[in-house]
Amino acid sequence: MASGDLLLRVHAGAPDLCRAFPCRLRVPARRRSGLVSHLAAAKVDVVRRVRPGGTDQKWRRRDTDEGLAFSSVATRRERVDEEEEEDGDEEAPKLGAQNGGEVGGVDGSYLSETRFDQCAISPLSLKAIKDSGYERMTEVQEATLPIILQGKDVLAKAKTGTGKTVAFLLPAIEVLSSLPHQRNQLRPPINLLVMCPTRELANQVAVEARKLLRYHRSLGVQVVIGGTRLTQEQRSMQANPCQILVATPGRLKDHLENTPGFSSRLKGVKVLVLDEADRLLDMGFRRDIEKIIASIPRERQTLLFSATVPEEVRQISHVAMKKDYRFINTVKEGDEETHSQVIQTYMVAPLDSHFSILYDVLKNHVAEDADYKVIIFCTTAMVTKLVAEVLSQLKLNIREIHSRKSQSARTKVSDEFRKSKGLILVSSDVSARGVDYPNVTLVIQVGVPADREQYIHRLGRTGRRGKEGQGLLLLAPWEKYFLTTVKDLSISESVVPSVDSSVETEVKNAVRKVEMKSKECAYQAWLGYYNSNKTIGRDKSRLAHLAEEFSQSMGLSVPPAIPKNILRKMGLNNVPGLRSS
Ligand SMILES: Nc1ncnc2c1ncn2[C@@H]1O[C@H](COP(=O)(O)OP(=O)(O)OP(=O)(O)O)[C@@H](O)[C@H]1O
Repeated sequence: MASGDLLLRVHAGAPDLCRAFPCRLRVPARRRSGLVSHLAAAKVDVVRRVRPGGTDQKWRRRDTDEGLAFSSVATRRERVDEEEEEDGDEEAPKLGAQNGGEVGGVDGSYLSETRFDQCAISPLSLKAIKDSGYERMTEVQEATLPIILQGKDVLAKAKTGTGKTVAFLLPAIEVLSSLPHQRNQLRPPINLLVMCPTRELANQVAVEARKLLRYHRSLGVQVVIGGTRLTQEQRSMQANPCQILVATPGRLKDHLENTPGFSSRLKGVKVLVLDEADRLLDMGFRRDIEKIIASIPRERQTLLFSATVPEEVRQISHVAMKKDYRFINTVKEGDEETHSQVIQTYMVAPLDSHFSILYDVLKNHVAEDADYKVIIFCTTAMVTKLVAEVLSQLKLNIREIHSRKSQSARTKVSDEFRKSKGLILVSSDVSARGVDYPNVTLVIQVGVPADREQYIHRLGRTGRRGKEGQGLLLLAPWEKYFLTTVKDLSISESVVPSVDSSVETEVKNAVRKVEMKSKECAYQAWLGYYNSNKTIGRDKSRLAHLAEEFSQSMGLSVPPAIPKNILRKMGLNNVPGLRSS
């Protein structure tokens, strides 16, 4: 690149300049003066300037009274070095004079100015924090630590990937370390109970807890999650007594009902944490959570954490917390709930082109970024399996994770994905919340997410710890209604790529090779998912028609038959267009 040239990433529009999905565009220095009109004419929506040295700037198209303009929406930490000066910083104001929306804390990163060693934390915890490589606190850690240490109940909202796990674990461990403990006590009371909605997240929280407990020799942590043998967990809890328990709700309830002495150990709970609180308090988990809460002491401290806290959750938070709880929201007024350094786009295309589009987007991404690490979210476990099988046939480096996989397979894939690059993880919502896979470059959501919150959490698997990322939401035309629920987020339309016929044939062949059983299961699961969707499931004959579209996208000319009892359970018996067996 010659001195003074600009390297831009262009998003959306601009079919004559680039493919529809983000690409790089070099603008020679001599053409920079006409850049705004050039980009505006090309229907470009988002431009990101890629600068040597790792810093970048992003501008978004705006319609103003004076016509079109591009204004800065995010500036990462300025690191002026020789290369950048040479690159011509003075050009930036031409694209947008404002320098709004910093990525996070005071210096534009996700960290605050406060160091852990400036806080009232025990030397043992401080040492462990240092070992973990943490020096400064993240914003949510800085905001919540003193209040939790005062003994208050806290409901905290902070963006994805900003260190909420340490924010609740560290002060909770501090509370515990001040209690009298007997080393090697056979069945110590459980003092800290952390509830998580998924097994992967529970394991991850336990790993973080073990790091922080490194020098607290008298404290131990255990995990109880579904998918493993109850007796095995019972033995493990006996062999390794613990004061900290991380659990998924269903399995904890199992232990309450079936493990001798367990309920009395729970009477020792001093601190209860609901991680991903809004999910744990929604209807799917609510009963189990209420039962669990009823079996631990009222006199306790409760901490609720999530990246999303809808109004309903605030209203029902009394289920778990004292009336005088503190709500700490680190998402600033007027700021979005998603990260500005993550570029979000959506595409709307007929269902029968989704596999081709996916393949095209993935191929481009893999070619553009040698260190690619992608998560594709699908609507259900069986649809996840189908998509993984199709993409594997296309020789992409695919891994698959969902609730129908054995726990050992889930753990293996999750560990592998955490450590590697050059991998595509096709996942159901088991990976949507909390899981911290470093350096995910792209998150694709195929089909409408369960709700706005789920969209935000899935997207949050990229752009963690202030890193950059991309998100793509791929919808069918009749799923477009969902966009109104995320219209306050910076998500812009991306032009659907025109896939050439040889690629289409390649994709069709791949789809053909997938076993009929996988297609039948995916069809049934797809129908169940959209049937329970309030918007799409309302009109049953339209739903049957859409399901037929889905079966055609799998290369089937006749939709698979569904067992009568299942159709009845779904309330879909005798719906024209659905076949029963
Ligand atoms: N003070 C810190 N300094 C540096 N890194 C940190 C700090 N605190 C946490 N981290 C790291 O930041 C990453 C994200 O943390 P974490 O998974 O707790 O995010 P989260 O806010 O809970 O995200 P989500 O909303 O997706 O659950 C982890 O890799 C964690 O180790």
